[in-house]
Amino acid sequence: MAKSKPKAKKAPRKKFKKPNLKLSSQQKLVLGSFLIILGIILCIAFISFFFTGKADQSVINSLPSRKSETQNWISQFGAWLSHFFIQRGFGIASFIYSGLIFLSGVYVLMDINKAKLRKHWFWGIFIIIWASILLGFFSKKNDILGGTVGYELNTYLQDYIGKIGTSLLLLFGLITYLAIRFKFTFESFKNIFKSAKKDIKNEFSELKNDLVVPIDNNLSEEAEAIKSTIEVPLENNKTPVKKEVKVKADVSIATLEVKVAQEEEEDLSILEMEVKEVPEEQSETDNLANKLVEDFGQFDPTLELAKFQFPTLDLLKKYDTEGITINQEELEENKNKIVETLNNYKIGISSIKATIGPTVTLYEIVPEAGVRISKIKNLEDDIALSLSALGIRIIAPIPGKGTIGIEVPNNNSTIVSMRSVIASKKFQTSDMLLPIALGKTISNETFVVDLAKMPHLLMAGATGQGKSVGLNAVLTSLLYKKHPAEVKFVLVDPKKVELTLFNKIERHYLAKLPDSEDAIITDNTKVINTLNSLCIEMDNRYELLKNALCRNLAEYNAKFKARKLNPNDGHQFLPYIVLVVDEFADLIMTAGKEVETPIARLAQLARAIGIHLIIATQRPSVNVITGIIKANFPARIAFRVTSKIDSRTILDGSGADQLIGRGDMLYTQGNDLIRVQCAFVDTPEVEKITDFIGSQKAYPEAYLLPEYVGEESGTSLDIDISDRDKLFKDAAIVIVTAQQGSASLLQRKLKLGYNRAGRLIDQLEAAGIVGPFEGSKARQVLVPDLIALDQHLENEI
Ligand SMILES: Nc1ncnc2c1ncn2[C@@H]1O[C@H](COP(=O)(O)OP(=O)(O)OP(=O)(O)O)[C@@H](O)[C@H]1O
Repeated sequence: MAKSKPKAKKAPRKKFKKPNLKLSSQQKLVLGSFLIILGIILCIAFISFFFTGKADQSVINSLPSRKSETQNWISQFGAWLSHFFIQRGFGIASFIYSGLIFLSGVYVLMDINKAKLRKHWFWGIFIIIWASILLGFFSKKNDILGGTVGYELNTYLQDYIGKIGTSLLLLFGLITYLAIRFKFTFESFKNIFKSAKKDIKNEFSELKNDLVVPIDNNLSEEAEAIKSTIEVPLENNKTPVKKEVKVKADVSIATLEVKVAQEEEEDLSILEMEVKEVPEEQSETDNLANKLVEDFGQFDPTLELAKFQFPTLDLLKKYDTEGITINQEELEENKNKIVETLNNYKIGISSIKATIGPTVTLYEIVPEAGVRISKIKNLEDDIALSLSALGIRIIAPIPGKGTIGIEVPNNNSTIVSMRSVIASKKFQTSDMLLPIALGKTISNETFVVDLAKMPHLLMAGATGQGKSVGLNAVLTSLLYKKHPAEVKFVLVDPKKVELTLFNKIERHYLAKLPDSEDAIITDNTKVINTLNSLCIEMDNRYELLKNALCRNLAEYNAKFKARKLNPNDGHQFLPYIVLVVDEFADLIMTAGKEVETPIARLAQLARAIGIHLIIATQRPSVNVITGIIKANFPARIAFRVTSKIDSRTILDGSGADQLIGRGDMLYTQGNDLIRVQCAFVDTPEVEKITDFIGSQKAYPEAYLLPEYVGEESGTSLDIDISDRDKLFKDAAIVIVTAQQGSASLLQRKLKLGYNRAGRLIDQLEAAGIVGPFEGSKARQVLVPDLIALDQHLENEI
């Protein structure tokens, strides 16, 4: 069975639920509106303080009493609060407090992400202090501009670092604020200046155009006639002013035509038509589902591990060698060498541009007109020789651009840390189904792909070039993005060492066969059972999808969440399953066809039902990566390989042999090859992540795959009672109750694969419970009811 979580066990656990400190919806409404009102009151009191503050001064200094009269619009409370915040506190900047309190109210009311609110508070207080110090500069003691705090802090700073020092410190504060809060960089400042310059330019040119308009309007009335008259002097006297006049005349003719067309259209639109919206008719199940959703909310698959926390970013390491440094000398040198080499072969270059990536720099050149591209491509080795560098790759031409690319490895390559790619906005905000942050491209952009779209991934590369790191990067990405309820891994690791760390998250993320002890499969014979079991899971899932009238897993799960599928019919939330096979070559060598057939079946059919394969191999030879496998793995990653032939086997072209290793890779998902520097995640980092997840509450056991009974352990047809399948009696009960002798019924009810269900039917036939095979019709059931069945089975013994 796919998932066997006894319900009886769950019930008592609910009783001992810890008290929940979360606010209920009503409490949120009360607290949220309180804060919003408090924010508004503060704001009103503060505004009023500017007009009434002086008058209220005497009241503030005396003890509060009902008799004292204040001018503040919020009376004593307002006078006291504004005195405390503005005069005694931070001056005008205190308005930010009222804003922050108001915002907090909105956040609580609408239940928005609290982490963001904390950020708002942190930066809000920062800017309050900063502004009050700044305004303290211009204020006197007890002034409301910077408040007492602003004034005192300012004089304190001035005593130690003087006026200039304080101003510079304030400037530094502002830069820090802009840089961290709004992600400002030096480039953004430059861009602001540039765009301002552009705007001014545009304004000028618009002004110029405006100047010509009157002439244009005059012309438009008899444009045709005037055009001919203007054209004559133009030919005689080609002054720029006259030229402009001619162009304008043309334009006005064009606008004239458009206007006529518009008028015609208007005529048609006089007759207005009322469009009546017809409400969509809802079927009965929809209504029921809507009611269920109304009563219980959408089904939440993560509920069982509701407190599960995703691993935090600080479990991943920062590296010193991160971040790109531009080595101007190196760039210049390489550029000169490229130009020189090409010149030696009489190839002129009209322009050259460099893009610096983490490990390689891409020089994009535009050759002079008339140069044949194949000529440059043939010079690959010569350019490599002149640059005396390994791993030069020439892309001629770069698809989608009219340029030729020459990739040259950097002298000092930088590490792309897993932390940087996981933290990237692209990954964090991605709405992909199974997002994977693979690394960074040559233009230093984070490269994120969707495993669900691939839909399977083939990874190859010689030993020590970064395959295992690549696999870990894939798994880590999914751990950072997917809840244990949403994805399960089946890990096959013949090397026995690479994936063992993931043992710790067995009960969270791994799937295994019911009778196996370890979730990570290291024994090749067990792989065959697992693969066949996955095929059964696939068949079962297809059956479920068929019954639910869904085309793919995402649709099915959405329907299940909307409570449109009845769990009593066998429906359940289906997690994605990712099968990872390290060292596929080894597997094919020892098990051959037995492995290849189920892998090929899965690769061909499993995409729609959410089973995705990732296969890694050291030896990308044709007898390992066969035609069938290749055809079904359009997405491929090639790390460095030793020969052109290997490169061709993986990528259908050369390139992988020219990589520089250490995570330098080529990715393809069809036609384009993308060079990516794989993100680096070290074993201790993976260990930390698995420890972090492993220490949290888990499911009672790993996700169970369907049981697979190998051919050899199946029962023979001349049935010996003791040889019968374990589920024989259950199957008999199902068949007799339904009075329908069909294997697919057994498959559905007992969640079996086709083969086992077929064998059970044969055994039932041998036991005289169902009749013989009758072609497309279901077999006849020979036992009328369950009592008769009991008697029948007793008589056998
Ligand atoms: N993305 C990367 N960035 C930097 N260094 C890397 C990267 N990937 C791999 N390396 C370096 O290469 C070494 C070998 O990597 P890895 O263990 O992944 O190779 P492999 O292809 O799995 O080898 P094998 O097949 O023998 O297991 C790592 O220990 C690391 O030093």
